[in-house]
Amino acid sequence: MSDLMLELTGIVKSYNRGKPGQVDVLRGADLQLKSGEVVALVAPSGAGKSTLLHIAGLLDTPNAGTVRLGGAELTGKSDRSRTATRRQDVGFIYQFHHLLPEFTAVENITLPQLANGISQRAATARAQDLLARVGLQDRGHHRPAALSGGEQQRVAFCRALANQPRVLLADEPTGNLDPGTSDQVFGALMELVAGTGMSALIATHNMELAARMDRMVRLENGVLVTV
Ligand SMILES: Nc1ncnc2c1ncn2[C@@H]1O[C@H](COP(=O)(O)OP(=O)(O)OP(=O)(O)O)[C@@H](O)[C@H]1O
Repeated sequence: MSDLMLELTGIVKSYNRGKPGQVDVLRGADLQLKSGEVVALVAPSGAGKSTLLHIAGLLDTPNAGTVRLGGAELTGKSDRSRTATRRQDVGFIYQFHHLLPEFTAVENITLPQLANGISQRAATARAQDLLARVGLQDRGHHRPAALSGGEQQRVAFCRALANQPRVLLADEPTGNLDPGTSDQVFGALMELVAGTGMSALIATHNMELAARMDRMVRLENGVLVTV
């Protein structure tokens, strides 16, 4: 069996924007992520990194090319099947936490597990365990508004990992934080991912953070090149 967890082959994506016409964002992008590999995605602003992450995470479909997750080809599958795979196998982290404001930290991490059929008791235990791993064991009962930016983002990491996805996709996960907090919060993310066997593709503008990952790829003129 192949040890490739995520495989993007020949991904093409264009947007038709009326005037001034079509924008070819991805022009045959290839990427292979092995199990357990943490890869930095670097790109100038507007190069198409969010587009690439959305396609890799089955939130968007390419005009051409294939997406394989754990060896299974997903490009031609129904929306329903892609949604089921995404819920089970993919975790997302964005620049902004997107936590639900009316729910506590524990509840925010519990909800996606309940949606996947996990019992309340097991989901709560897992939420508390994840929070302890990012140093927030005493903050579980707080709502997002009562947490600092760095704490909110650490809760968002726990939520993304709640269902033990096989692939983690992150779009500037520390982009909203000041440099010191960013460094610390990124360390918490790396500790959460370490040893899980999960593969991660993490977009960042921060070259120091990129250098802490297993390797780096750059999105340039619609294709991915190894740095
Ligand atoms: N739905 C859309 N319709 C038309 N154009 C789009 C659409 N989504 C993205 N684009 C264009 O595609 C290009 C790539 O966008 P994308 O958001 O993927 O870039 P990015 O690298 O993530 O940028 P940033 O770092 O600034 O977030 C941009 O020129 C953007 O304007």
